[in-house]
Amino acid sequence: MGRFPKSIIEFDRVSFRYQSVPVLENITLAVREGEFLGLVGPNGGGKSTLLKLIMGLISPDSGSVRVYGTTPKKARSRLGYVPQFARFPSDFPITVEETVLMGRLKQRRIWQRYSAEDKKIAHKSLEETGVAEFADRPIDQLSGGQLQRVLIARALASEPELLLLDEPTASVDSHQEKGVFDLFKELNKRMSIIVISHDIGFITDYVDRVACLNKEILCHETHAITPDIIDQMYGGHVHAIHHHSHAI
Ligand SMILES: Nc1ncnc2c1ncn2[C@@H]1O[C@H](COP(=O)(O)OP(=O)(O)OP(=O)(O)O)[C@@H](O)[C@H]1O
Repeated sequence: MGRFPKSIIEFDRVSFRYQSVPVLENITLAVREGEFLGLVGPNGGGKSTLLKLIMGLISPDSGSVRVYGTTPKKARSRLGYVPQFARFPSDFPITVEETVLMGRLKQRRIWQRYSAEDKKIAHKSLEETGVAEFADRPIDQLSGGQLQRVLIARALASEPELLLLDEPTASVDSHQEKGVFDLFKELNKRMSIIVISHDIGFITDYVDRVACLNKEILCHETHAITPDIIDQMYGGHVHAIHHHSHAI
């Protein structure tokens, strides 16, 4: 525990439903400062919904969510979010640089121009994600992998303390996936990270802990994950796993 002294996210018995459909039930979870957490689970298991609760875009029906010791809305400026690739309209008629500068918007009024400092930070983010050479290119002329890196750069430009990523490698091949997770590992030296992934075998090489969501939540320290656990997570039998780490 010493490595992660304080909790930056605390879910206390959180339940959430869309209309009458229960999506999350009785979720208790603490994410520690500096942690790299992987979120896995079957389609529709509630992973994106959990991220929306962290960002304060939706509120729990019961239970509470605290982020950096306050409400998710008040903490939102400390978070960087990378949406699922498919959900980003890639035919926006804007350049890579303009896309990344959008990450600076929270620091200014809507009518203010971007400052030299904003541009410097945007370029630094593009360099860090390895796509600076495309700065002037319209974003609809990028490959899926390049666009994904631009969206990560946009999140970094807001200088987040916690980075939330919704399936960041869904549209890239396995070689590119490794490159992107190597980047996350580097970023994790200075920020906490929560990443949704379908590839549990792959992410266990990178994350500190895996949380499996299937309405309910089960967490596993990475070193404790066995092939049996993976089977159970993906066989839909997660309710049958008995272990200690429900609330951490
Ligand atoms: N705005 C909405 N209105 C109604 N139901 C919704 C809405 N958004 C999501 N849902 C439903 O809530 C459930 C959980 O969705 P969520 O997107 O959190 O799952 P997920 O684990 O991220 O899934 P995937 O792996 O497929 O992305 C799904 O059954 C989904 O259909």
